[in-house]
Amino acid sequence: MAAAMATTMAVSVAPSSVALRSTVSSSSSSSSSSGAASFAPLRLGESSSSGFSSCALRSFGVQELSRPCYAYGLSARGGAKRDFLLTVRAVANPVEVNRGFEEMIAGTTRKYYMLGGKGGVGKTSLAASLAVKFANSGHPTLVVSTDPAHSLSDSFAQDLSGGTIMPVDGVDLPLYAMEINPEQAREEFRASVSKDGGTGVKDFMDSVGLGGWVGELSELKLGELLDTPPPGLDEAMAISKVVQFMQAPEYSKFTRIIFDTAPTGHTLRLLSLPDFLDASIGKILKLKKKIQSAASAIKSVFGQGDGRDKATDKLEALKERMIMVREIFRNKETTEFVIVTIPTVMAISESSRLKSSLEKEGVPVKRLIVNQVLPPSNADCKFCAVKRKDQKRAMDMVSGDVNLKSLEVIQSPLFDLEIRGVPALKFMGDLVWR
Ligand SMILES: Nc1ncnc2c1ncn2[C@@H]1O[C@H](COP(=O)(O)OP(=O)(O)OP(=O)(O)O)[C@@H](O)[C@H]1O
Repeated sequence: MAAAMATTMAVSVAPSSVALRSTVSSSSSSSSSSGAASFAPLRLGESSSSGFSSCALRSFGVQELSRPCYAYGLSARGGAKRDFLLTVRAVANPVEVNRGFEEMIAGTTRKYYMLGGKGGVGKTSLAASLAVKFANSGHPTLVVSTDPAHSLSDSFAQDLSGGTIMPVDGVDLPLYAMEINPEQAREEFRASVSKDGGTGVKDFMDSVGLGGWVGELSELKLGELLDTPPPGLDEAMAISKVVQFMQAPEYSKFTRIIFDTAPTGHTLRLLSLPDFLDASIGKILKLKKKIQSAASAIKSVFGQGDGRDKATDKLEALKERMIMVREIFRNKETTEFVIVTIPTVMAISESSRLKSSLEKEGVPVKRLIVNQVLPPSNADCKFCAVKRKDQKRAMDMVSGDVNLKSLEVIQSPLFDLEIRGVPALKFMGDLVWR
């Protein structure tokens, strides 16, 4: 579309619900993500360029009820003008006050946050909102998606699909994002191994009359591993690629790194993958060493060159990286896995299983985000009343669940519009991460 739509929001807070009402207005040649956002308080009733209301924040217990209600107007650099309308019908009861964000921002040592959970529960929105919040707190932040079905671009309302680290447009924040294509990561590795290693070993083994062995024992096994990878290998490689990037001095500035991971099943398999790979690669390496020692015996007779091949080195390097990823996952000082769920019995049950698996793997978990919670109300429609009861039943499960009850439970409200773009993510982040 030539003319980009500027999405604006109006906040309406009714006794029965807390709702963000969106209006879409004004067009300009700039995309909604092209301008830099700056927030300025506006008195209620004033017309502003765009924004979110601190009244809504207040309704979630962020601000004291005695303070006046402000709307925050957004002015965008780059020519985008956004009109917005703010209406406050009433103020709902505070939901709850969450704690723990101070601890998350403390210190400048690099920390990793992995957000995981069932498909569609809001992992990406919450990962992106956490990234905005960290960046707003002064942390140079990178948010990475390793989910093959990326939605980080949609969440930030900008194209982040380049496979490299990209600055998030429209904000004066130290905020970067990256979508990694896990399949591509595997393909790159596969190509490099077969190019450098496969032929190298084969040529050498051919020259000493053992070419058949190589095909049978070495390349075949490696090919099998890479052609039919165990579930989670792609994502593990993508994560290990990021971890590898992060070792380079130019990336040392990032003090907070957030992973938006693939839905639960994948993430769980990913966690046990380093062990699996360790064993598989170990076997392959053993096999290759056997061949090589047979070859060097022949070499000593025929005086051929060194049998060490680059594929073996690459496998060793992959194994090292996987071990490093596993260590990062398990490091209580630097890493936290945040479980995201929604208030349904099915999602809570799955979160409980996820927590149990993470515990078995030694991955630190402190927080459970329950997303899409209906805010409290005195006057519900029948549907809302039934839904709220249903959600309460699921929430009660959390406090009684042996795996989940020790976690800090953070509720994130259900909004009546999609959370897209930095201002919206900031709004969500200010409600959730505090
Ligand atoms: N609290 C919320 N209120 C309203 N809509 C929400 C909320 N959280 C997330 N959404 C919406 O739900 C949809 C799915 O969210 P999101 O992409 O963040 O989930 P996900 O868990 O990352 O999904 P996937 O597993 O497919 O990667 C999006 O349209 C998002 O805007």
